[in-house]
Amino acid sequence: MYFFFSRKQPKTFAFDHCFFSLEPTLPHFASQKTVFECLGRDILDNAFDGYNACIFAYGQTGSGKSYTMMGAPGLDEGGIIPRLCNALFERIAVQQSPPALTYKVEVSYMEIYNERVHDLLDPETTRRSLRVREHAVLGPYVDGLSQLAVTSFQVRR
Ligand SMILES: Nc1ncnc2c1ncn2[C@@H]1O[C@H](COP(=O)(O)OP(=O)(O)OP(=O)(O)O)[C@@H](O)[C@H]1O
Repeated sequence: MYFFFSRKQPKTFAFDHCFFSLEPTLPHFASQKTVFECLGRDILDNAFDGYNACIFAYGQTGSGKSYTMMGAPGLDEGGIIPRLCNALFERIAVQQSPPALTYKVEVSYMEIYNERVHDLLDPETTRRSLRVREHAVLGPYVDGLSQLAVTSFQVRR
């Protein structure tokens, strides 16, 4: 993809995927499922292969970061996070039957807003912010962030 800026050299950008999701009736419309199949599946495969995985959503306000990651209520409107959690536990169930491996899944959920860190899984601490510290071996971490063991994915409102 090329962009031309006045009196400057053309800039070239490379994309692995470019999604269009403005008009569902058009043939190249990318649904939440399509986006998950293109981005989420690989993340899961890499995680099961033992790699750390990260999805970084970046864009201007209102551009659809939350919609892409969490989605909206309604059939097939779920975003990458609920689909990834579902796929994770489905895959664990398959691999544990018969039980040859055991898996331990833990979850943390935090928000960084205006340079303040909040634990979204601990309602008591959502009003105060947590400190980011540096561990000599493990590197940066959020002091006091909840890390909860989970055995299934269920959306709770
Ligand atoms: N692909 C999409 N299909 C349908 N609705 C969408 C889509 N992307 C975004 N929206 C809607 O557009 C609005 C803004 O999207 P969203 O809140 O995800 O943006 P954001 O990038 O997270 O914004 P902010 O940075 O302000 O938090 C929401 O109402 C969302 O439901």
